[in-house]
Amino acid sequence: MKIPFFKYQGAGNDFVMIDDRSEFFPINQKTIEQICHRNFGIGADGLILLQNDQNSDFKMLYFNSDGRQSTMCGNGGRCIVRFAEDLNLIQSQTSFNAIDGLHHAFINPEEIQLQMINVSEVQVFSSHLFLHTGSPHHVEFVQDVEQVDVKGRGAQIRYGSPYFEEGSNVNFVQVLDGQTLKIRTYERGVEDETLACGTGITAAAIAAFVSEKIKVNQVKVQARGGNLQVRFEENPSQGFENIWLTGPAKFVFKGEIEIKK
Ligand SMILES: N[C@@H](CCC[C@H](N)C(=O)O)C(=O)O
Repeated sequence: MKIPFFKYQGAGNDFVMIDDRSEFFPINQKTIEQICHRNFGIGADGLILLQNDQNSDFKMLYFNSDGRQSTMCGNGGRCIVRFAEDLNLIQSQTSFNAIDGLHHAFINPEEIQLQMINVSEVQVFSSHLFLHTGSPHHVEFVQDVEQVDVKGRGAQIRYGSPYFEEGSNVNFVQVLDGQTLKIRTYERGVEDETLACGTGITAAAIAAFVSEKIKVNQVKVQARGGNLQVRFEENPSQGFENIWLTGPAKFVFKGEIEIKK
């Protein structure tokens, strides 16, 4: 079976996009893992299906490169908005449904601004913070992110207590100045460091604010694959709302891949 695909990247977090409005795509863990494989397939951190939705412009179904469907992907969310624009489904703004609910987004040629879900709870521990920004994130502040063995330590934390099999994404974050962070992320489901993780970048900005490492609610975050910005509002009784993730999302190439059904 031949599957037409489009490849997009958001700050180096890369995705295979499939226009699945006709729901032709055979959802199967092995098939998705093979498509995402960097030697035996197209190569990507994840695969995203764009499907029709009754209540919004489209629906996003996200799968990690291990072939399993997972929770929200912030960079994937920004990339699917660019994909929908390229398909002429939307113009300068949109609303779409993902696994964590409705997302709004604004589009310009350089950047996509994506609204993330509200964050009602941030757990603070002596060595790290833990919060859900659509996906689960463990956030540790370090002196120098370049010195961290992200794959080794990330895997240890991701598979260790209290996360175990379900896992968490793991972020190592350095504070550069009063409004800028530098981040490296180990992503569950990719089981490696990725060049950027949108929900992780969002989590890092909020964690830095909660732990008073930064005092502003507009944060610049430098990832290995590019720079993003996060802004949010604190609601003392409800946590954080009006959370927006902004950064680049670009088409890379398109093609057709042959898979065995
Ligand atoms: N790359 C993503 C996060 C994707 C989901 C994550 N790997 C998980 O399974 O929790 C992002 O940009 O947010």
